[in-house]
Amino acid sequence: MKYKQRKKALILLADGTIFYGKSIGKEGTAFGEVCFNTGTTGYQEIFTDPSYFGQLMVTTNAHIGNYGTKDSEVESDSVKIAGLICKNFSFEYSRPGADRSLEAFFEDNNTLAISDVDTRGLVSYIRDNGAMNAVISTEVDNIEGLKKQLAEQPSMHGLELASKVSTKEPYFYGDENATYKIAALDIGIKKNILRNLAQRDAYIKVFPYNAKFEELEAFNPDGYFLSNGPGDPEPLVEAQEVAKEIMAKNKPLFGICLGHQVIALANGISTYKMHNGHRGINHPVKNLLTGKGEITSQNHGFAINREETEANTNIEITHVHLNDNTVAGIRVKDKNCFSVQYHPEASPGPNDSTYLFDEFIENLKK
Ligand SMILES: NC(=O)CC[C@H](N)C(=O)O
Repeated sequence: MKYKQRKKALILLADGTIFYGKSIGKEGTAFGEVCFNTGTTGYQEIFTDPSYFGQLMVTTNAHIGNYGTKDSEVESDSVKIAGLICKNFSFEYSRPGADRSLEAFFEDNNTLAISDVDTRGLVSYIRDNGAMNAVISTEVDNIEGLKKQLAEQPSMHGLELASKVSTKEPYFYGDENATYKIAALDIGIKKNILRNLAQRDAYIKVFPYNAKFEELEAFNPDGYFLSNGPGDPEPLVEAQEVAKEIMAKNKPLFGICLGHQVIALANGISTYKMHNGHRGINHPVKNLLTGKGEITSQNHGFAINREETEANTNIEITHVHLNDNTVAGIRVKDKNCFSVQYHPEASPGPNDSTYLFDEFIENLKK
């Protein structure tokens, strides 16, 4: 392996705690909310998932970069994490079909990444003390300056980020002669959701985060979709309005993650920031309608209020997270509407939950 001279780097947490590591190449500083993903594979999909916008990602898997990157295996057109914190970074990679190294991929995306960090120590610390803002930097001699800048960063709680990652203009996905037409509101949509819908004979028109219901309706869709995405769902009042209007007209509606939270808010159920979110590819969920278990892909830091959901007689809890009993899925009883807090499109993760896309297509027929 080629020898690389690597700059010392640090991660400074908002409470003053510092961990040290080395930059993988690029020098500089990046701010974000620190979060961790326990997935053992799928780093490229994680780094390009728009839901991670504004977050510094700690990967608990000990090796990152070892199978390089592939241009077709992205969830959006660029790296969306604010920066990476990992243990071992592989500059060498081994995979016959790879297009580039992860180092080159990060260089092209101007992403700051630091390795050789005690990620076990760091993750245990965040697990105990909760999600918080942090900064990663090669400016290891400027701790006081970094502390000042860090104190000025906005909190994830209350932060609207969908507008930062949403498409600026509407676009189409799939075969225009497909059987079904779906209007999707892009509040940070992952490509694999579009792939899953298109594979099920759907033609999708994707709309910007602030599109009005009338714009979506003008596409004359068979059903509507609210996507995943970054930030706090509460400030997304335009999307909540769209959800209300879709439900008022009793049109088929499906929401994933941020979209699920928006649907809950549109039904008067509040959301809250979790101590630590769920981020990984082995989260156990029980489908309460079938009694079956699913191993799911998850990535969220907010959740919907369980007491308010239970108290709402028009909402049925359809899925529950078995680790902590948080609400993982709901159905609006008098509407053609359901949503899940996790990721049936996976990417990365297991495909146990793809049946939810089939159920949505069935709902379009009703
Ligand atoms: N993947 C998502 O859609 C995440 C939703 C929201 N940003 C959260 O953190 O809870």
